Amino acid sequence: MTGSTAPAAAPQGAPAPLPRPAAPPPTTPPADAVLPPRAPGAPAPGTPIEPHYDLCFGCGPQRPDGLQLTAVAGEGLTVDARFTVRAVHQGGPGLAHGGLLTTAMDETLGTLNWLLHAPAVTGRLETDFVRPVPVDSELHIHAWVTGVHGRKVYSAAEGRIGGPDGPVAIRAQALFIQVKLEHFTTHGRPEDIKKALDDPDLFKRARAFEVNP
Ligand SMILES: CCCCC/C=C\C/C=C\C/C=C\C/C=C\CCCC(=O)SCCNC(=O)CCNC(=O)[C@H](O)C(C)(C)COP(=O)(O)OP(=O)(O)OC[C@H]1O[C@@H](n2cnc3c(N)ncnc32)[C@H](O)[C@@H]1OP(=O)(O)O
Repeated sequence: MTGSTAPAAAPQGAPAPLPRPAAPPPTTPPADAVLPPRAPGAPAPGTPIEPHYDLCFGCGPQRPDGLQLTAVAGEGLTVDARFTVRAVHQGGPGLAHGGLLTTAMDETLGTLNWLLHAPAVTGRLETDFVRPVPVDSELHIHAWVTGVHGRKVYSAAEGRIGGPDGPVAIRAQALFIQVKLEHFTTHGRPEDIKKALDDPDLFKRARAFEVNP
């Protein structure tokens, strides 16, 4: 005997044993993560958070087929968002598509980054679907930062049907990674980047991140 804790070799032809997870899930903040204060200039609690890009599928007002999700800054590092599931969002008959609900969680969780005043992109997003969401439902999503560690922002959210106290339909945990603004000006399709940079409002909002990193 060597004293090793490695699982015994599987009999020939049998599937190999599954490896055990070595670390906590990557969307759970490490013990030394911090909860920073809201950034100076972050939208005050109760204030609507403007869409970050008019053509965004999640929040863009110029996307009639999108979610047109709206968000309001909450207390501390929290956000409350809403969107109404429409017929174009169906997966099963009369039911919201799961991937689309995940998009709503991604969008809401992403909005938390305005409170930290640092641009960030989703690295990992985990979603639990708890109950089906019928078309015409209004989904109320509450999201909060669970910790920040270097460039990594950990967060969680819960979506309820019909109101902030309605039944929970969806839960999510995410890891966002803070990036430089160049992330958005170098990777996308050039004509879209040019259009976005020509929009003085969007440019002003994007610049605010650079002034208050
Ligand atoms: C043109 C005008 C500008 C317009 C925009 C203006 C402002 C926008 C600002 C804010 C937006 C506000 C609201 C937005 C709301 C919602 C939007 C929805 C958000 C999205 O929908 S956004 C799209 C999907 N998203 C992506 O398109 C990302 C693709 N990806 C990459 O672009 C890279 O992959 C990146 C940058 C993620 C990392 O690359 P990198 O080179 O910078 O850093 P690196 O790899 O070193 O990772 C550093 C540490 O994160 C760990 N890490 C990385 N990735 C991980 C993963 N997946 N799982 C677990 N850990 C991960 C590493 O393990 C390391 O950890 P450690 O430090 O401990 O070693």
